[in-house]
Amino acid sequence: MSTGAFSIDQLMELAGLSVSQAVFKLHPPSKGSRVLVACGPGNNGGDGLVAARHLWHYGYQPTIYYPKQSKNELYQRLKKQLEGLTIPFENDFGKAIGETDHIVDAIFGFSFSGEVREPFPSVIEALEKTRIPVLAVDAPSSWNIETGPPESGPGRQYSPDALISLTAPKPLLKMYRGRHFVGGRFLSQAMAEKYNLDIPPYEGLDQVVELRVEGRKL
Ligand SMILES: NC(=O)C1=CN([C@@H]2O[C@H](COP(=O)(O)OP(=O)(O)OC[C@H]3O[C@@H](n4cnc5c(N)ncnc54)[C@H](OP(=O)(O)O)[C@@H]3O)[C@@H](O)[C@H]2O)[C@@H](O)CC1
Repeated sequence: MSTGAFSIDQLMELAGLSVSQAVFKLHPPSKGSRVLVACGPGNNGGDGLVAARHLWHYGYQPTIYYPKQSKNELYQRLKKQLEGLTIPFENDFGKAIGETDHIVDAIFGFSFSGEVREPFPSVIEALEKTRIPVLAVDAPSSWNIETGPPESGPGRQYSPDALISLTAPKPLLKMYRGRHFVGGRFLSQAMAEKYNLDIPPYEGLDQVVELRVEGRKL
């Protein structure tokens, strides 16, 4: 979907802000402030980098796992901002997951396809097994954006506790059973009409809204 007049860095900033607000609604810092943000090589990972910065300003202690770093200038700038805040980068996912209260899965979004390639299979398996609450950004990583969880391999039993759909929900939502937020407050009425999207009822200054359908949270 075209996102109109926004540049990718503007969209990523809005996406990351929305992700950080969803974390706040799920898990305020008083319930444990350590957040592990797992970032992939594309724009989904970029959303995670932005979210980590906002989380730090909201009073969290983020740690970044970012094993396949983009050389793109936008990501380098995001990384530099995090380093400026002395936010740690951890290369050992197994260690990092043992030292956190909450996880943000910003590994893969709508451009993921095929079977999970290195270095991510063990990361997806760890997300599958962990009891620490996970919020997935735009899609549970390893899920096909249209059809949902893979039939075999890493991710077949992965079901994060919460999902935030950016701009609008993706088809995989039909297969998802957890708490569901939408972060798309930047979407204009004209854009919503063009793509036949419903704008959900955002409250106050919120960038995100939790959606419930037929008595259950979708
Ligand atoms: N446009 C919008 O409206 C907005 C988009 N936004 C965000 O962007 C996200 C989409 O970003 P995206 O297109 O960069 O792709 P993304 O899902 O991050 O993954 C691409 C990377 O994954 C890799 N990869 C793929 N398959 C793999 C595999 N099997 N195993 C291993 N690696 C695999 C692939 O690697 P490569 O094939 O290059 O080796 C590539 O580097 C979207 O979901 C949302 O979060 C928001 O920021 C703002 C609004």
